[in-house]
Amino acid sequence: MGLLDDYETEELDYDSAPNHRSGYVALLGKPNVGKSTLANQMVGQRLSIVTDKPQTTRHRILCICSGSDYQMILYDTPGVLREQRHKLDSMMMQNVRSATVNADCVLILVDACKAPEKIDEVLEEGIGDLKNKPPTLLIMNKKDLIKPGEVAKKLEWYTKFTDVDEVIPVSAKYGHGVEDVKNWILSKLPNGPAYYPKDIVSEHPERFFVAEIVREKIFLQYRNEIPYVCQVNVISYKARPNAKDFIQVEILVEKNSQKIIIIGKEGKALKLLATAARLDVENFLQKKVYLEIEVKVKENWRQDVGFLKHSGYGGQIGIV
Ligand SMILES: Nc1nc2c(ncn2[C@@H]2O[C@H](COP(=O)(O)OP(=O)(O)OP(=O)(O)O)[C@@H](O)[C@H]2O)c(=O)[nH]1
Repeated sequence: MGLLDDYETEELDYDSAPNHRSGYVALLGKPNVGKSTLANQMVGQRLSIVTDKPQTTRHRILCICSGSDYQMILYDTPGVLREQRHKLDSMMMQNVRSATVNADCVLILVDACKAPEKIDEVLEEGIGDLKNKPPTLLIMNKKDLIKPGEVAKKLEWYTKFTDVDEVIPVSAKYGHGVEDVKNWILSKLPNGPAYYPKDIVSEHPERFFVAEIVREKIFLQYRNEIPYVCQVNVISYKARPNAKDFIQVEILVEKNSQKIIIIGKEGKALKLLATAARLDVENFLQKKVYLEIEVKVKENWRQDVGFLKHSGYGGQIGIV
């Protein structure tokens, strides 16, 4: 699976070949444009959760894409929102900015199905200091959903009316154009060593991905506001060499009425959720687990800055 938990620090094998390239790449864009899908496609593994609902990604997710002579460290970020309704939204935007601070280049995704639009909002919210903007690639994603003639027209529009270095049409879902994106990134990365072992795909701990998988299942199973009022924490993770790992998860919601919906009549909805999450966690970790889920109410958690910081929002990585 390739997580850093599996490695001792002293085993890190820094590759100092003179032609080796490495660096940081930030993926930015409005909600639902396909950032997580592209990050997963580039790494060749599902690390970031993907759903058809906007604002699925809340953290800055580190995904590592390595080849024999390069290492790209990609940051998948939450969708850029100009209107921030909760402290959670503004701290998610801090997660976005923290991804671009040291980026060697930036990928801005737009949805090719939509009418072309200026990307100023994404640039301003995501990068801030536009005078020192790193090399920027605009990716017209979901090109599989429109006709080739339309792709060409929109490509022309974006090339003419946006302040980026290049525009590439892509279908992240089907992998079309992804090699072109990699080649563009490679042309922008400086010479440097590999920062992580080559078979590592992320530095987040296993518990981070467990929480994300549970959150994905909530997005898939519940409607309307419910996925957005849920915070998922892994409160205990006991790895057991000769038995199933034991994982306790809490889902926090803001009101008792939301808790009732999550649990469902006779606990049926929660059982369904726990089963779907367990199967996916087992698939991800490649081992059997016991997954226990409890639902609790924490009023207004989306406005509680101390709690949000503790839960890893606002620029920190991988703490849940
Ligand atoms: N047809 C098609 N669908 C895509 C493509 N890329 C992404 N999608 C779909 O678009 C939806 C959103 O994809 P995500 O990768 O979650 O988008 P995101 O930008 O990370 O979303 P946020 O979490 O809101 O920031 C999902 O239903 C994907 O399957 C593509 O190239 N073609």
